Amino acid sequence: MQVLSVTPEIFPLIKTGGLADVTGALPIALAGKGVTMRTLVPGYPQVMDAFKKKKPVHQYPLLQGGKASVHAVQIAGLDLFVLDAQHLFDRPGGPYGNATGADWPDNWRRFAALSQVGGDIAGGAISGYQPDIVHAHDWQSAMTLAYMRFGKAVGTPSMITVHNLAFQGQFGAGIFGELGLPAAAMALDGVEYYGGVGFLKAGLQAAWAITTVSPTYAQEIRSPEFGMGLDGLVNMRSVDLYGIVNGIDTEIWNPETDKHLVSNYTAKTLKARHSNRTAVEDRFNLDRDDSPIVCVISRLTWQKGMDILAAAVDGIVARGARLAILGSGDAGLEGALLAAAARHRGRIGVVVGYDEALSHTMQGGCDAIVIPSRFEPCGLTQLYGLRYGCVPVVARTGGLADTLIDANEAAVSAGVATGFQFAPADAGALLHAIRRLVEAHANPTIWTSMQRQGMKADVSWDKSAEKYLELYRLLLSKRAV
Ligand SMILES: Nc1ncnc2c1ncn2[C@@H]1O[C@H](COP(=O)(O)OP(=O)(O)O[C@H]2O[C@H](CO)[C@@H](O)[C@H](O)[C@H]2O)[C@@H](O)[C@H]1O
Repeated sequence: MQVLSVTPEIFPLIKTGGLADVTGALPIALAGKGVTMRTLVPGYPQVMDAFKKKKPVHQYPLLQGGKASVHAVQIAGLDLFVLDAQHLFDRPGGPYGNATGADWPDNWRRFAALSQVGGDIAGGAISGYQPDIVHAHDWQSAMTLAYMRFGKAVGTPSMITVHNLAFQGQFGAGIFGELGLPAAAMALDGVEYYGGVGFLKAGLQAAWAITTVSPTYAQEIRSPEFGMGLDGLVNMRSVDLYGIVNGIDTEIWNPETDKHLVSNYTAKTLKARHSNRTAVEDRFNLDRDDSPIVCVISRLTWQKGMDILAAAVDGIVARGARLAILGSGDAGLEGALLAAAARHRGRIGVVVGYDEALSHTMQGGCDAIVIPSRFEPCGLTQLYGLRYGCVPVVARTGGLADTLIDANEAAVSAGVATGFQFAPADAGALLHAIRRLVEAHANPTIWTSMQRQGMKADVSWDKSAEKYLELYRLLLSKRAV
């Protein structure tokens, strides 16, 4: 089975968040199941620099304002189609904005171009390649499905995975004329959204199947509270809506072999975590003692509940835990957390920035990871935490509700608990969970059992990849009808 994946990010080439982890891991997980997944990705500088032989398999004299070409290459074990369009993607900064983080004003053009090329490939533009299924991710590639539907690939099954419904790609009606879609597409059941153009909306409308990254989030987005204005459409499409929880790459995230750890370990040699813990204490200027170190590895945003954390920091310290925070994002939240670190020297340490290597060391050395998200489609850091014996403390929402077993009395006595859940997502509930954590941590039998239980949990892609495969098969059977 040939599947074309279309994505704005893919690990290890270009990553701003969990989407890249998923699009990078899924092709590898599916390869063993008879699926060949090729991924169309923009030719950002990081991607273009990763391959030498530049021999295009398809060319555009004019694509959204300039010349473009598509290259078929293999990088880091991934089969890629790279869209080389210098006028759109050859820019410094991140994939969506400049070095200061401001969005590029022509993002609609950049991702319409990516999607148009996705639609063209689905329609047979590259000789010798015909995908059986097209799988798009988030608003940046969602329009692929509209280009398919209003173009040549209307009969090819398509799927969109929503990693975060909050990001929708909404633009003014004025851009429609430049998208190269027929006038009929500017309709309620097409790309039109509240009088403008909605990229994610268009994808949700056109997709043969919609998936999101956990069963709980798939239910939540049907409600106004989590639906972000799209709950009506999501409900309309609920027959075709599926929740498939993310896995993680268990080779990259393996405490036994992880090169970013000072000391490797297994569930049987948990004491070896100690030197990683010392490395975290040094890096975050924390006191050396036996109290639990709770870490945060996150974008610093409202979604991730970082304001809830900021409101709870004094209480966390008062309850006897230390905090190691790695993150970047909202300047106000960065400031609040840095101020907390200044107030509580030795008890709270903050590193502002994005540091993949340090995130591994933290999972391998901290006692717990806290994730107070207001909504969380799946969440990956709790899965890394489980695998590393870094016990997750999470708000009970989305994938955070689906992926761990709360340490209530029954679960603890049955020896199945893997973490702490709290609700609602506010400072009071978070502090109550921290108190439970500190108590559990003081009891080595309970704590070690929770760590080991988490490390036993199946967080690999295997089961989830199987579910994607089932869904691909279902879509193919619909095509045959
Ligand atoms: N400062 C920092 N330094 C180093 N690494 C950092 C970091 N900040 C974050 N990361 C890393 O970035 C990734 C974040 O993934 P998440 O799943 O937590 O959230 P994200 O909101 O990006 O993804 C969206 O898509 C994913 C994938 O579907 C869903 O799991 C999620 O719920 C949804 O919001 C993790 O690999 C984490 O370790």
